[in-house]
Amino acid sequence: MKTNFEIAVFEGDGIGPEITAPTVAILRQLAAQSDGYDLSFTDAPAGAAHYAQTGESLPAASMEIARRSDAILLSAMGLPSVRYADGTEISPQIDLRKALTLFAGVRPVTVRANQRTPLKIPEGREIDFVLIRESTEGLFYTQGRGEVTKDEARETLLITRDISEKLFKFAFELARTRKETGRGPGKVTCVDKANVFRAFAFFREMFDAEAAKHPDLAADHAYVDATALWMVLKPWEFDVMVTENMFGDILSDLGAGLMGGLGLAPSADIGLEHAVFQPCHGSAPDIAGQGLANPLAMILSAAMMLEWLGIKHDNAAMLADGTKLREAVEAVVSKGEILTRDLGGDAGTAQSAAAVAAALNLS
Ligand SMILES: NC(=O)c1ccc[n+]([C@@H]2O[C@H](COP(=O)([O-])OP(=O)(O)OC[C@H]3O[C@@H](n4cnc5c(N)ncnc54)[C@H](O)[C@@H]3O)[C@@H](O)[C@H]2O)c1
Ligand SMILES: CC(C)[C@H](C(=O)O)[C@@H](O)C(=O)O
Ligand SMILES: [Mg+2]
Repeated sequence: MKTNFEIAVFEGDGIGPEITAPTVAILRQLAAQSDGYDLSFTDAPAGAAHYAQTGESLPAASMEIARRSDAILLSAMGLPSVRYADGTEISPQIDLRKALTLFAGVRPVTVRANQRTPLKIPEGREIDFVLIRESTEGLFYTQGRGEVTKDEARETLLITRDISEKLFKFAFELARTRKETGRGPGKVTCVDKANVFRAFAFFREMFDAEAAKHPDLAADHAYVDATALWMVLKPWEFDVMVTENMFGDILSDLGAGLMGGLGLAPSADIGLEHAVFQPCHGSAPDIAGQGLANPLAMILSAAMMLEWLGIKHDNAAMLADGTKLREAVEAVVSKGEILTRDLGGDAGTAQSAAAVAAALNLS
């Protein structure tokens, strides 16, 4: 009998539902033709539109669905027009990261041969690195609870030993897996601002302690400002980089820019038990409802989900399907014939997803 895995689906706001539907359809088809696993999906309402209707952005029932599921597939959330009373935007993804302690925000950046990129990449090189953004503390610690008076505003940056140790262990383990599978040289770069802030000297100290436990892997440091420069000038030199929450938020959009846009940038927020998979981009209200959204970042996030589930549950079929799905997207992008407008093409959401399904021989 095939093992069944339950997936919580947060279809989100704006273009969210438009990119979720074809992604879930591909996952259903992959599972249907696999001997090794099955998937079932449960919708979990949440987000800005839900808040506008009900006054709740992440209902307890949806949180419960997330907790009991094997993985959480989450689309873009938030709308600039819908805000809490304090003026901040509805962002259940931040609540989920905190509630489920999803400390490792994994944001891969890949540019394969023939992929459109604003960079000039030397012949024979590809970009393939992973940015790990701590996702529960850092400068997001007081998010929604910052102190604001008439004359000043304060937020707190928090770095804890507990989370940092888990984060760095995760980063080195990922670098080792990448080395073993031929995707990287086995190097972790700690991105910080230890030249100015004691909090980052503390962060770096814990990084060095973890690095010492992995003599088979290389470790180095870079300041965050210089990292922005090197990500543009020599991005192929990075393997795994690990950083604080806000730095990672900003640098991951820079990484998405290297890939030719947010429409190709997937992410995973991973903890010791749970994980959320979602595209890095937002709800794109400017193109919502028009069938123009690029579904590939969402599909790539679903591929990461299959790979994570496959490794966690020792399910080789699911791991292989995750890799196959990622490679199918990469093939469609490299071919460059069927691309959405954000990538310079003229295809719609449905055509783009159909191209991936075709590359997988699903249709
Ligand atoms: N992870 C998330 O859920 C997430 C991330 C960023 C922003 N947001 C929220 O989304 C809303 C809109 O934010 P924003 O406009 O700053 O960022 P955005 O990512 O929604 O859009 C930025 C630009 O990229 C384009 N774009 C984004 N995703 C695309 C896709 N899949 N296909 C084609 N084009 C795409 C948009 O059309 C827009 O021009 C805000 O409420 C914001 O808070 C959510
Ligand atoms: C929309 C926002 C809350 C979110 C974040 O800041 O984490 C987004 O920018 C991201 O990168 O996932
Ligand atoms: Mg962001």
